[in-house]
Amino acid sequence: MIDIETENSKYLKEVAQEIKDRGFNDIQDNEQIQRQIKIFGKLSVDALIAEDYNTLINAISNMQSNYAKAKVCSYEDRRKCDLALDPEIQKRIHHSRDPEELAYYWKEWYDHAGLPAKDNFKTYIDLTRKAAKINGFKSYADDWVDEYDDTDFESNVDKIYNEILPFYKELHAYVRHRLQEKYGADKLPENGNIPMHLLGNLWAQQWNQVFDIINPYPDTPFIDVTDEMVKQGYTQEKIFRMGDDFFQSLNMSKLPESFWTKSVLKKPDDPNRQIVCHASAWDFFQKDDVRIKQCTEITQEHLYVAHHELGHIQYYLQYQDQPVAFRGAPNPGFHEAVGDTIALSVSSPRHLQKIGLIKNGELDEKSRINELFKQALQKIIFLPFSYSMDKYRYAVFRDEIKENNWNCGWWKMRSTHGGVEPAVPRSQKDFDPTAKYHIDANVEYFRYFAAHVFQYQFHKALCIKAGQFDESNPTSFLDNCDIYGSHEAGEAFKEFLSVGSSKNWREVLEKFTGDKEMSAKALLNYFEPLRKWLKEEIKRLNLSTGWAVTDKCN
Ligand SMILES: C=C(C[SeH])C(=O)N1CCC[C@H]1C(=O)O
Ligand SMILES: [Zn+2]
Repeated sequence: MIDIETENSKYLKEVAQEIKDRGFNDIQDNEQIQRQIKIFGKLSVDALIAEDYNTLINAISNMQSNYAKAKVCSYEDRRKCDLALDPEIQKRIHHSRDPEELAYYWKEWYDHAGLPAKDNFKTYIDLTRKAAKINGFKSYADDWVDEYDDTDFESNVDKIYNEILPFYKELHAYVRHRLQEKYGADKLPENGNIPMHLLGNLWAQQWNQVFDIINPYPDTPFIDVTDEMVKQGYTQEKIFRMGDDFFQSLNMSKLPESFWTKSVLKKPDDPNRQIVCHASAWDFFQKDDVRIKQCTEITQEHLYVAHHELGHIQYYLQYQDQPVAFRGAPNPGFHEAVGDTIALSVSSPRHLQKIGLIKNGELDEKSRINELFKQALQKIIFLPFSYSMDKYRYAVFRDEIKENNWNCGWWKMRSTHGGVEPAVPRSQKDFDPTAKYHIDANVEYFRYFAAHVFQYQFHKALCIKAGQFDESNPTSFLDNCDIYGSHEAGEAFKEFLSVGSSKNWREVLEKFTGDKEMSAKALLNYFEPLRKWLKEEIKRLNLSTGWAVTDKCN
């Protein structure tokens, strides 16, 4: 894989050099040619000399390999030391309600997946810094910002973060209160950070796995279709066939036959074949050669992850007839939002009833609050997490967080922006950022922040097209809209996706949604009923919101 990457990098350098030598950058009279030249002319880390490029790719590969191979010992039986992240550790973190066991697995994972990658991370920082300078960027952070084609990108992200922060703080206060009731105030002091091992996710990026112990109306049934999926004999293939069927119902592209033979849709049984289980979608830049790698489990969560990945695949198929330079998204957030947008319909009670996973697809006042709360534990909670991920990396790339503060700087960022803290005390001798896949794999993360905002703009536009939402009607709700079968919605989505990166992202966004910018308005409107309920609850329970910066790292 590294040889291919090195060869590809050499080719890209030659193309960029030829563009320069032939003066193509001076072509001003053709906007489409100019766009393609800009795209091909941008090298990023490919600008490094072959030796440095190889060293960098090896460092990233070593970090990913450490992540993929990290194993821990069982909490119950310390002689059994073959527990992998997927599925063993994830299952315990999702389902255990024993704080000691949760803290054990949290520490084991961070110790095994984090610190061993530190030296490679240092190499990665040094060489991406070197590449940025060759390309004329002040830092590698500015190379990443450049991908958004938005001179105000960082301030726009800050603005949206601050716009949703009051809602997040209310959610955080309520969750902290409910966890205090469950685990005791000694585990969750008033006005304190939430210890992240109690939130059902190793990185506390989404808290929906603990919905069962913190939901607003415990006596009102809530939707978790995992058991029903298992009962109905769901397989990995069935999950992806359903996603394929959803896109075809919109009159969008059917998955090519090669997808089914070339994809890896479940974890290989062979213990010697240790793959990176983190879900990914692949475009081979041929005709119809698109694939997914996912260690799919038969769970509700993986049903939605599968739709997320199929969103990438659909985008690849929609723009595959564009010139190579335009076979991409004009804004990285778009690519991450396609599948999530479809998953908003798939996860609606109306759709889950349609596919026979639940009996009652209608929402009453309490079940609406329960469902919105569960979704907010995924989508609102995710925003400060994703914001912290790249605010941290920007600061490291810009040498604003110095190497001797890389670890506690990470925990200060996570606490400041999200009010979460490590399960156990950490120090500068630990190294925790590389316990998160995207930091090992050099995957920029503001794309997911943007996607969590764009998907509500997309969902609203598609639901209007499908005749399922009327903004002027106060009794029309977006949270039970299901666009399945709407060719009108499909046509609008196809028109938006098929242009690829041939046009400016604002231009295609406005044509699709009427919005000229990434805007949290659609997201906040979607959750308005929950926001109202939460404010009343906080007043009734007399809860204080907010937190001090954690002291759990020195
Ligand atoms: C599902 C993917 C593959 Se593009 C992913 O990495 N996601 C989707 C949500 C955020 C991010 C994560 O898991 O951290
Ligand atoms: Zn994705």
